[in-house]
Amino acid sequence: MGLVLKAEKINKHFKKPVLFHVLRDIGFEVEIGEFVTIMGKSGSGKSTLLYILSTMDTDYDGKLYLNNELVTGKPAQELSRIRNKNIGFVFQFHYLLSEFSVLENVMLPAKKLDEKSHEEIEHDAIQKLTMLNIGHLAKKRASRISGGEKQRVAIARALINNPSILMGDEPTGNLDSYNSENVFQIFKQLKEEQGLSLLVVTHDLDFAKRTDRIIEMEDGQIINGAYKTEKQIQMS
Ligand SMILES: Nc1ncnc2c1ncn2[C@@H]1O[C@H](COP(=O)(O)OP(=O)(O)OP(=O)(O)O)[C@@H](O)[C@H]1O
Repeated sequence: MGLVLKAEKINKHFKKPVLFHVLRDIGFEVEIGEFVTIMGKSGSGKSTLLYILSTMDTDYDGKLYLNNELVTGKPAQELSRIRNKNIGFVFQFHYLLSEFSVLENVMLPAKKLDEKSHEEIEHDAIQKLTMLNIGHLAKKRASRISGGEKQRVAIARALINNPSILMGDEPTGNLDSYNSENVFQIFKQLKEEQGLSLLVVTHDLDFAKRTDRIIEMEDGQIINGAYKTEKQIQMS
């Protein structure tokens, strides 16, 4: 199996209010088609790491590879394009544009990429919404749908450019248990049916236990799970 993501010796400091070493020598890999979770106490550095891995934060030492390509050090415009094409992101809060329709929200990242016609993008967006069983919501205003539906729309939006990896920062953190399970099942289905790679920060042990691998963080370091074990390699 090839790698979708590789981090090498990632270090990060915050300089204010006092010098603080938030990430220390972070090294790990995610294989294509793996469903990996990152866990750790509050303040252990999970979100800080995810912002680096998603290429949104470029202020760090070390190297980050996406699909075997070194992305560290690329100019901002190129990085933005790489991110848009390769990474889907789902947050704890959906960040949908409430005045826009569900369909328009899902289409936005593809419009930004500007590689397909309006009709093609609309077709793709309807296909993603249908796949997530929310095709009937396409014309509704984003402000008019439920919390669980909003998170599914956010997932459809994250998938619109057919990314190679879907990243999530507490994607079930704001949902009740029914909708959390729904999101887990969608992620599992994306892995099993489409071979999508997933990397999710979560506090939910029940969610994490059912993924392929848990990466454990403590005080800015990975203390467990950075690489597949022999057993996991044999089982895959
Ligand atoms: N901009 C910043 N300046 C200074 N310190 C920061 C900054 N952002 C985060 N930190 C600190 O870095 C540490 C790691 O924060 P981070 O948000 O990555 O942790 P986390 O593991 O995601 O926590 P949580 O589970 O609560 O979301 C924390 O001690 C936090 O206070």
